Amino acid sequence: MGFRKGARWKKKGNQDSNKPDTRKERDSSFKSLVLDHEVFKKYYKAQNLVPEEEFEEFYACLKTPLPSTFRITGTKNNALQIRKFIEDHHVANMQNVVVDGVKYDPPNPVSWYPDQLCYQITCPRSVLRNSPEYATFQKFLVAENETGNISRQELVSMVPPLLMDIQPHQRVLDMCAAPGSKTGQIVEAIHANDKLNEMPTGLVVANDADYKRSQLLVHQLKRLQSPCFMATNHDASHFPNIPILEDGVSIPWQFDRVLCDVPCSGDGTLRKNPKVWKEWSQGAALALHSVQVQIFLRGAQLIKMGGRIVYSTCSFNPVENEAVVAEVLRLSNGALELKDVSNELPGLIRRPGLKTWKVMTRDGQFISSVDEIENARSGRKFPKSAFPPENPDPLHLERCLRIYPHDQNTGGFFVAVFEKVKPMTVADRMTIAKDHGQSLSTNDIQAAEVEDETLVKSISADAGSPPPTKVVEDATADSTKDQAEHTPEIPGSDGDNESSIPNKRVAASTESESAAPAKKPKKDVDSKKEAPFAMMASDNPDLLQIKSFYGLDPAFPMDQFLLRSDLDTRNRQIYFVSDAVKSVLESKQFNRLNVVNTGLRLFARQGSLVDTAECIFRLSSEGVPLIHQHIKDHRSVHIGLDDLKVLLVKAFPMITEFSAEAQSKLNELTPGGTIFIVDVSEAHLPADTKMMLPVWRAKFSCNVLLNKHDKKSLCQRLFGITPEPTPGHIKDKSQPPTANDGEESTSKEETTNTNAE
Ligand SMILES: C[S@@+](CC[C@H](N)C(=O)[O-])C[C@H]1O[C@@H](n2cnc3c(N)ncnc32)[C@H](O)[C@@H]1O
Repeated sequence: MGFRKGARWKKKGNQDSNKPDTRKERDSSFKSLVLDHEVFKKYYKAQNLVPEEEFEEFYACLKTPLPSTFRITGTKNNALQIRKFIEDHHVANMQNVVVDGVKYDPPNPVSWYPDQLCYQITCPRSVLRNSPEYATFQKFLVAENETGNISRQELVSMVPPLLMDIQPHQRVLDMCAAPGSKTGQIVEAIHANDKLNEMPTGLVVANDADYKRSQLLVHQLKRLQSPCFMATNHDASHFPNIPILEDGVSIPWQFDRVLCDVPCSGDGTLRKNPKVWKEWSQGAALALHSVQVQIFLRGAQLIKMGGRIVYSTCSFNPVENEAVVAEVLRLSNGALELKDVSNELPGLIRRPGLKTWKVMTRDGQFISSVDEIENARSGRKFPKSAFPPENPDPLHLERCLRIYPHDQNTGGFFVAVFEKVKPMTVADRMTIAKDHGQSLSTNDIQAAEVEDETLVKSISADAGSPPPTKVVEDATADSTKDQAEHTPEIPGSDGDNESSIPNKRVAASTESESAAPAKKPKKDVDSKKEAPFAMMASDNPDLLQIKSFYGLDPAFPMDQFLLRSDLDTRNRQIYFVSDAVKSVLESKQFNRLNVVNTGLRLFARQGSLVDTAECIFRLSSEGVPLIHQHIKDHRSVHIGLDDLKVLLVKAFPMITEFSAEAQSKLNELTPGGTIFIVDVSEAHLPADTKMMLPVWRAKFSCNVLLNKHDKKSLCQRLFGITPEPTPGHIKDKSQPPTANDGEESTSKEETTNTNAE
């Protein structure tokens, strides 16, 4: 396991008007808000979500704050070690936590989470502050979140990816992915069985219609350092067909797994976002229903035969849940089958999906079909498919999963799992033909696209033209009106890491029952292409220089390197992609895809003052975990904590300041990029944890190639010391000439110390 840059545990500033910033604010939100809603209560009582006598228990639970949860990330082996460390060093010490005379439980592993790699913390915030045992644990969590070993996520939000049954190296599409908590799980599942020296294969396309949120997604996913990851920016209901070459045949791309975690009204998050109490209305679900159908239907088109597609919301509302499921099952004409997953995730308490429900008008009347609406004009504004099907039995809606807060002290969620059992699109038929050695013509491919588009477009036709959706802009995020128009957004982005999420939401359209369909998305969203993504020729002179200097394994796939910046070689950063990502980048119609980000940065050209180095490319911190397995040991230096302290605390430590062993190894090395492998077992980190850091070995000194923030945080965490500042005259000269190709500012902050000698 490598050292990984982490998302911040603590959110900086409240950038989301819908989410309390910290738990403290959330606690005070609970105190200051009225946690009650007459219409909500009437609405859900009538839906028979739970037996009548149980409703008060369900309702009362919604008024209580949500416990926090975290999951252990990374490969299974690594994750199991961290779990053991938590049990031995923390849980063991927290058996008798008593604050103000009350005894509190230690963090509990969640029984249904595979390998119990997820914990729930039920004690209140005051205990976290006032118990030394919990305070120590909290510190550990903050540190491990930063290194990416754990991830804070709402418990129920972890369910959909677990039910996707993702196998390593598959192709997966996450249609509405930002801010990326579920994408994180998907990427981890793709890499679950990664072995040393094995090249990661597979593809995870994480899409979001909101450009700013897709940037956030990229930021969150960076810590997972996957060459299989690609972020795109499209309206998911019109996600493009991209022809990919497979076994010499060009076929529209299809995925082994698809997740449709659609925008929703979000009342399942009431315990986390108490403001939803104030803003809830029966119109919100109706306003989103058609978009949800469109997104899910497009996902169904893009799933392979035999593939699994999961539909989920963080809403209790049948209009956004079973109604959407029933409509897509109808439109798929038997191609999709709702799966019985009652044997999966044993221990997770779930209730069956509803077979019937009621739709509520603006004035609080319940209606069971469009025919009951007297006023023909308003009748047009209810999507027909929001009403229960006349004959629900063959659909098996009971196979949907409803997760209720009072069952296991969680948030609320809805999940439904499907398999494509019959061909649905021309793409499906093409794949079948290809597998039987036949091929289809270009005309067939075009026909496939027209067919797909027509079906998706037809969805909102019977719902009439939508009313303007009221969008409440986030007070602090500078999301633009423009974007709001394109994105029918979401009160409930569930379970997110406590990250800064620029958010806006469709307020329950109090305008009405008129709040029928959500605003019809434009064919595509405004988005930017980040950079010209260009694969490098395997005999590119820069690559040959790298290969020889670092002693790259002869089997290393030299044809999977990517350039994302312009062709100014001084700024050149070199990325690596999986074979599956490469096949997308090489598609003849790649330009139809709005790619926000892809590729794992492995190398970056050092500043211009490195005449003495044989290879002017340094290693990047995110690329080290992958590349270290494939380079010769002669560019690695093994050090202990004392040497690490020198490396982190000093601005540009001289080689003579390191231990005798480290000096001896460093003296064998020519100037250039190298990896320091640190044994951190003494630092109370999980045993066998190896921290790998990229270092520039200059003529007389060394410099760790971490950005300022990561260096400071690591130094403080391990040694409780703030690193010496880089002297101004060195900092200025040592900056690589603008090495920023659209990424975060990390590369700008990575200093070289070639002139520190
Ligand atoms: C419930 S959130 C997704 C949460 C995410 N899956 C996670 O686990 O972190 C819904 C997301 O859908 C996006 N969205 C809304 N309308 C969309 C559309 N038409 N196409 C694609 N994404 C859309 C929103 O920007 C939002 O990020």
